[in-house]
Amino acid sequence: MTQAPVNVTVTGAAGQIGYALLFRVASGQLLGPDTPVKLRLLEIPQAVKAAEGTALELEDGAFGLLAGIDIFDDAKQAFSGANVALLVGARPRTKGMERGDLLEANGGIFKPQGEAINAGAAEDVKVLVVGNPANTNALIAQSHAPDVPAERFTAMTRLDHNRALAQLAKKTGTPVGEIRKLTIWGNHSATQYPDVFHAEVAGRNAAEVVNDRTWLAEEFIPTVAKRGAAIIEARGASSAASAASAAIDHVYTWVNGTPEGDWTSMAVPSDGSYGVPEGLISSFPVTTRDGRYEIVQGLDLNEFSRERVDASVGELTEEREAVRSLGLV
Ligand SMILES: NC(=O)c1ccc[n+]([C@@H]2O[C@H](COP(=O)([O-])OP(=O)(O)OC[C@H]3O[C@@H](n4cnc5c(N)ncnc54)[C@H](O)[C@@H]3O)[C@@H](O)[C@H]2O)c1
Ligand SMILES: O=C(O)C[C@H](O)C(=O)O
Repeated sequence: MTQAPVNVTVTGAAGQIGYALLFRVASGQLLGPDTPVKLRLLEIPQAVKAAEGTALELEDGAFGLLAGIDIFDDAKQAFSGANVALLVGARPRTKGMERGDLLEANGGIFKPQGEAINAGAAEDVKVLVVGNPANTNALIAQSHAPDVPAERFTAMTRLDHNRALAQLAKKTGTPVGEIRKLTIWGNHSATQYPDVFHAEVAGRNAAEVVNDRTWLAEEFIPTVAKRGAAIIEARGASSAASAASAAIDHVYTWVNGTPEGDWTSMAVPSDGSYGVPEGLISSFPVTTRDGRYEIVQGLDLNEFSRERVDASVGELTEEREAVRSLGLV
């Protein structure tokens, strides 16, 4: 080990994503092969025993980078000293639940977690919210952490980004590694907009390579945007390993940087770029370097794109109004 361990707090540690995620964090894939990690797991009291079982398995992995595991059912303790906070645990939508009920139930989770991050996380804390509705849950947590710079609160659209990469690779017969500058705009929901107009496939403009607006509008966009629902339909449970993989990608890229000539997608607090109202946690194209990200500036949005970005941002605005009216932000 070459440096002091980094504290990684993971909520919902006993859930499906937690199970796929923790082993990859312990093996060094979240932060890199030279960075030891200490895991701080947060669960609800009823699930602490299951988290303890996962901890036994993590121990059995004999990971050279894993410097310790602590398990909590108290947010203040779990986030104390956190350098990286992965907020995975959330209240799923159940039968008969309206969107407002879901937002309210999640407010009960993300408000105290935001307060706990504010109270005790490390100065350099980086927060990724995975639990749905991820963008608005991130907004709730962020608004209860006034002492933490707002830009440290992000939500995950990397899974959507990866899904879009895979679909475009399949359509164009190109390896994923040859595709650059793809963007997910807006909300991690069915309104999200996967944008290929600035993307490159083996150095050529992706929209020109595809040259098929009908495919874009009627196949590509809905396939990416509704992939989460397709997986729930097929597996009987929401995506877990691919979501964990995307969470690893999100933090790894944030910490270690985007490759030259490429960018990624992250949902981050808007600074007003591209007409997205300030403060909304919306997905943008971003570059990262030295642990910081910047929204890519100056992209021209054609009418096709503008309409779709506006629709998804409109949904985020409505979600913000809903949580405002519930007193959650
Ligand atoms: N952003 C994305 O791309 C994306 C992708 C897939 C899933 N998700 C979302 O991620 C979340 C987790 O998915 P999962 O499949 O792991 O769910 P899961 O139900 O298997 O696990 C969730 C875990 O969170 C725990 N939990 C609930 N409230 C908690 C709290 N207050 N503190 C700590 N832990 C708490 C539960 O006990 C459970 O163990 C869901 O909201 C899901 O919709 C997001
Ligand atoms: O859990 C869900 O509702 C779907 C999930 O966000 C996904 O994109 O796979």
